[in-house]
Amino acid sequence: MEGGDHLAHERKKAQFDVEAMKIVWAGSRHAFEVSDRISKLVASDPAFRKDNRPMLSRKELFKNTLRKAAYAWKRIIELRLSEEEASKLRFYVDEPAFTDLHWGMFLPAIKGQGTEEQQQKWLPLAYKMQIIGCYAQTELGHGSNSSKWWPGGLGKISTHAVVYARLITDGQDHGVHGFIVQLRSLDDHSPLPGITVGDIGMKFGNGAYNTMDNGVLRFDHVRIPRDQMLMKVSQVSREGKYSQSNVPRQLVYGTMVFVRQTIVADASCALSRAVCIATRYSAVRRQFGSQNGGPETQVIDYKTQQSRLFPLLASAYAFRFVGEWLKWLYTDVTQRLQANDFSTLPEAHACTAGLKSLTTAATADGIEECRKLCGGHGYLCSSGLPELFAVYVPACTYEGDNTVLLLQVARFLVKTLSQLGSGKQPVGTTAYMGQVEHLMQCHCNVQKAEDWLKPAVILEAFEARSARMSVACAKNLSKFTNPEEGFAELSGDLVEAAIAHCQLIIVSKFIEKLQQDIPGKGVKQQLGVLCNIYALFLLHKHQGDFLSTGCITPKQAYLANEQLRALYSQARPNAIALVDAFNYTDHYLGSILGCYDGNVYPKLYEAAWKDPLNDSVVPDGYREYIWPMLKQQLRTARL
Ligand SMILES: CCCCCCCCCCC/C=C/C(=O)SCCNC(=O)CCNC(=O)[C@H](O)C(C)(C)COP(=O)(O)OP(=O)(O)OC[C@H]1O[C@@H](n2cnc3c(N)ncnc32)[C@H](O)[C@@H]1OP(=O)(O)O
Ligand SMILES: Cc1cc2nc3c(=O)[nH]c(=O)nc-3n(C[C@H](O)[C@H](O)[C@H](O)COP(=O)(O)OP(=O)(O)OC[C@H]3O[C@@H](n4cnc5c(N)ncnc54)[C@H](O)[C@@H]3O)c2cc1C
Repeated sequence: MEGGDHLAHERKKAQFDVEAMKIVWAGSRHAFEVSDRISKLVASDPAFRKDNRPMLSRKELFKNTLRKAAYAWKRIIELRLSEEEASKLRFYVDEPAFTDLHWGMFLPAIKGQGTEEQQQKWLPLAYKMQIIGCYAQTELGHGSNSSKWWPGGLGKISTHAVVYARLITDGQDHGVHGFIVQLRSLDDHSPLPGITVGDIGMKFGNGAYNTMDNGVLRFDHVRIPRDQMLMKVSQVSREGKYSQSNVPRQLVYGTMVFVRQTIVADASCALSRAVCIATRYSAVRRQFGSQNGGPETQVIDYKTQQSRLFPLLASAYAFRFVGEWLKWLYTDVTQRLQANDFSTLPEAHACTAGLKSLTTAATADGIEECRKLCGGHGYLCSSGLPELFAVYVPACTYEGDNTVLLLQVARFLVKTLSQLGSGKQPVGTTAYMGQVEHLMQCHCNVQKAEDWLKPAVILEAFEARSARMSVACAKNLSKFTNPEEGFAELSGDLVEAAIAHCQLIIVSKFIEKLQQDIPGKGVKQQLGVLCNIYALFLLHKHQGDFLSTGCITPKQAYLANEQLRALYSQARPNAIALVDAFNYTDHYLGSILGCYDGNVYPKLYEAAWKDPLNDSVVPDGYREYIWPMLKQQLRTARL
């Protein structure tokens, strides 16, 4: 079959209103319209072409990124795009660049930690891109006193940085503080005196994150004007006297709470993109299994393919909704902070850290699984999956290594449990700990597979598992005379308890989403199927936890798996429509395997001939290396 829509028969099977699902996925009709318009604008502009990225040398790649960033900025000005539209445009350009750190961390750091006066001075310059900034926290070795190493945008482009460094006044060390530092001349871009700055070198994958100039920075007797210390949290007077505002010191790390929240939302984008590619290709690809001379089986009909693919599809939706909720939580905590209410900051920190860890780990693994789900073709750059993986996988490390972040969540959980004794009632995502006595001894009453479809049953099983794992850790910790020693010794168990807690959050937010009014024929029902797949897949994967804590019986674990298989069958006819609801353009997907019309094979064949190796029939190097070898073999054969 040439041309046409090769997936039309799949699209006809959908049992729900895809257009309505697109609105749910986008978050609102307005968000959908903005995304739709801007993604098409980018896709239709040849200046944003990206299919040649894996072929470019680092220098060509980087210059190309600078060209795109400058062109994107020109379009933003010409079209008078709003902040929301401009950020969508950068998103759909789909190329990591210094601008990510400028808009995503430099500006938020000044907004969050600068005084009113500092904001008035620096923000207009940054908003007009008259200065370009980055966020310099991480160091080459540990200790806030060697070289900065890793900051994106630092290596070649940033004129300024928010630098985190120890503040010492009168010989007293006040800990890490943020400072705005000018790095390069605004006239000729040369580093200012005392500053050594450069790129740290090639990173994993061709193209991928190599469009970013992650950098190294050293200072030698560099003077930072006093008023360039970010002074919302603490101040140094003209006389050198140090003082602190009446706000928690942790606000110094506020930018990380903001960015981790955006990383969770971004996880759903990266995972849904990989899932869209793997789902469409799984419907196109046929292998064996034909009966009575009929067409061969679409690989999406194999139960093994479904049991690997559909939990990822469900996870993409789950991360979307938890990301939406996390955005709300962040907005809420920000409003409270402005009113000097700091009570929800620890929870916001724990949620952003834990969910960043969980969603990025699952997304990185999920992209790789999608590559395998596409068989050999998934390994071709034209599948879009190798580059997506290489760009995405550092999310498990940046903004805090995922294990380190889970340990932060574990500390928060242990603290929450320890405060129960003093009568402090936990709220928000730890409210369930308030029923710890019930959760320690409750019995799951699932008797048949369909009982696993009841939200209350699922929630109680996840709450009981999480509470029991945290309580076990707390009990074991209490056996140590030195709490820090205990924490280090039990860190493996603590990480598992933190994972259980974060999975509970994601499951419960998906269930809460389903309690909202969701318009559109069959939309809520499909989301219900996905929610149950997500929860029961986790239960199946972590059944060791659920069984060892006595939350469920082996028979109930068996029934959960039986129900899961039934749910896969329900998801199957809707699979293509569920990925169409992401509304991705072929440009954004950047994948022949995932193209909307499913016309995969002619496109793969055509693309192969565009590879530079196929520019000539006989390759460069043949005369030099191959021809003499062949001649040598001939001579040897004659002997
Ligand atoms: C439009 C948006 C587009 C966005 C695009 C963005 C693209 C992203 C590209 C990638 C950029 C990457 C940037 C980076 O990686 S920046 C560097 C980030 N580094 C880290 O995340 C390091 C991880 N380590 C930590 O977070 C540590 O906690 C920290 C170094 C911050 C402090 O360590 P320290 O040992 O001094 O302190 P503790 O960890 O023991 O914590 C002490 C107490 O403070 C609480 N805490 C910690 N962090 C926070 C926070 N962020 N907010 C609130 N509170 C925090 C912690 O819970 C402890 O509390 P208790 O004393 O009550 O236990
Ligand atoms: C692509 C990319 C972009 C980045 N961009 C920026 C940026 O713009 N600005 C910036 O400042 N930084 C940036 N970073 C740096 C990033 O924030 C750090 O790499 C990250 O926080 C992890 O720190 P680390 O590299 O020192 O890892 P380490 O802390 O050295 O981790 C190494 C191993 O030790 C383990 N480990 C470390 N501490 C503990 C502990 N306490 N308990 C148990 N295990 C532990 C970790 O789990 C990990 O397995 C970027 C990094 C990358 C990869």
